[in-house]
Amino acid sequence: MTATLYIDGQWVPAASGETRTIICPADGTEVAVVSEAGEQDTLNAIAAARKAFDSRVWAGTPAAERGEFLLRVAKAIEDRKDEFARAEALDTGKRFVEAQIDMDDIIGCFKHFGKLADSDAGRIVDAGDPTVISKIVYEPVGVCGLITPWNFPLLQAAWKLAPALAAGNSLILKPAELTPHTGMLIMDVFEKAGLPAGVANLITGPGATAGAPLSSHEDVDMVSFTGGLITGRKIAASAAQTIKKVALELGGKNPNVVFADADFDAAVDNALNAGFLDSGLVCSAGTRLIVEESIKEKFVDELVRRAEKIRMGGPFDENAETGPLISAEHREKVYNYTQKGIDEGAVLRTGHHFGGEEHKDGFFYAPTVLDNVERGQHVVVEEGFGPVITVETFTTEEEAVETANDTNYGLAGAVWTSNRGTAHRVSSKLRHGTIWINDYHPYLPQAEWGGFKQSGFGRELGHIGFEEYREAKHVYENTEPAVSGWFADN
Ligand SMILES: NC(=O)c1ccc[n+]([C@@H]2O[C@H](COP(=O)([O-])OP(=O)(O)OC[C@H]3O[C@@H](n4cnc5c(N)ncnc54)[C@H](O)[C@@H]3O)[C@@H](O)[C@H]2O)c1
Ligand SMILES: C[N+](C)(C)CC=O
Repeated sequence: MTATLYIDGQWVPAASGETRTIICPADGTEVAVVSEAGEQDTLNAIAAARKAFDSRVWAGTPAAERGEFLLRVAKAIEDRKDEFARAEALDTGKRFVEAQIDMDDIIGCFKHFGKLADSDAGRIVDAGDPTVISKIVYEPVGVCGLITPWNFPLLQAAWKLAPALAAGNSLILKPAELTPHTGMLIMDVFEKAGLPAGVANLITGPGATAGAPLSSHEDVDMVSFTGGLITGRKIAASAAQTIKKVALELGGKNPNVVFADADFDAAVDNALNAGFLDSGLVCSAGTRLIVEESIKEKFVDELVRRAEKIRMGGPFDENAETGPLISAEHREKVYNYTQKGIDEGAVLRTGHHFGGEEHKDGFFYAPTVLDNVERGQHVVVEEGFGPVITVETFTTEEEAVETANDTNYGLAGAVWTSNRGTAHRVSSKLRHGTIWINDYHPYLPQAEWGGFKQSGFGRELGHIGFEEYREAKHVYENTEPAVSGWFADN
């Protein structure tokens, strides 16, 4: 019997008995069969998390012990790193080596929040009266619903799981239905590292049925979501009915701004990384290349020459530099998105095909460059979520900033220039949550991550990523109680 839901410390099948076959997007081979949760399973998981939270079994555990638990989790993932990376690579189709790097980032994330867990218990507030003790204490939010996407399955989950547990919450994790495996492995690690039953629960199943109760149910105190804009809107609207805390990490349409005085080779090379790393399936992918007009022809020629050399292949193909898209449906979406751009006048410089004979069993889509696009055009404005770079130009610094900010999103972006004054002036004007200067894609567990505008609200990582999972409570003690005399006693 398939039993991949982890509820109240037990591995159980879906109440309906339904299952889903997970396939590797690189070659269509069957990876595993998992339980397909529905609404009832999620309600069971919420009840278990509620019971665990209300019992204070974890919330009442000293913060230092919660921190030690997270450090044990980090160590356990380190010990099982290749097993985790293999599971992630098979589910997503990404290269094994990329999945290993993701595991390193995940280990770093658990260590970061492990160290933060008991770092700040609260503060004393000056009430202006020495006989009054007024303090701010931090408490866990309660039951947290954590909903994550398929592109970095465990990394996106870790950014939520680690701070939620550090702060003493109980939780239900719902990974994307296509990539459940590392969610299952992390529950196993939690159990072996001593997490009490019911504190962390796992639901493997689709968003509309298994995910929806996490935003609507009154016993869930917070929902933290990473995924697409349209789903994010639905979750925020649903959560509004019970006024629960909401954190949204949504998509991006991220500008990569290159000035003529930038290091040419580094900027071209990193423009490839920005747009094509992990097949462009990165929320912060630099899909909008905005390059100074005077170097545009040379820059784009070199970008295209390099893009055409990128080798696509499966997780364990040692020659491969990038993998497939997640599914046939997603590839069709990316194809149609790009085709619409071409139909609207974009010039296809390379890509927009499914690779060669050796790629026919997977969902590959070649790195694509669209030249001569215009602001406001669909491929410039909407997130395609695939390896598609569009090219725009500017002639003045002001125009570069205006172009880079001309998007409803505000997740990340980069500035390439050898003039540090230009770099910092421009970065101060960009309305995006992360700005890289002469680099693209570094992420640090110590640094907050999140979006401006329609890329969402709330922050993950850093200190604020911990605060998201805590409530501040003011405790005011009058050490010399006395009659106030406000209301007359006659
Ligand atoms: N900002 C970030 O840090 C970040 C990181 C990774 C991915 N993303 C974004 O994620 C998107 C790609 O991921 P995706 O296609 O998996 O996104 P998606 O929105 O389709 O799905 C994300 C998750 O939400 C669930 N879901 C769907 N409908 C739901 C509902 N009504 N209620 C509850 N849960 C529901 C899905 O099952 C999945 O687990 C892109 O837009 C990408 O930019 C953002
Ligand atoms: C934030 N990051 C890059 C880990 C994943 C975005 O899709």
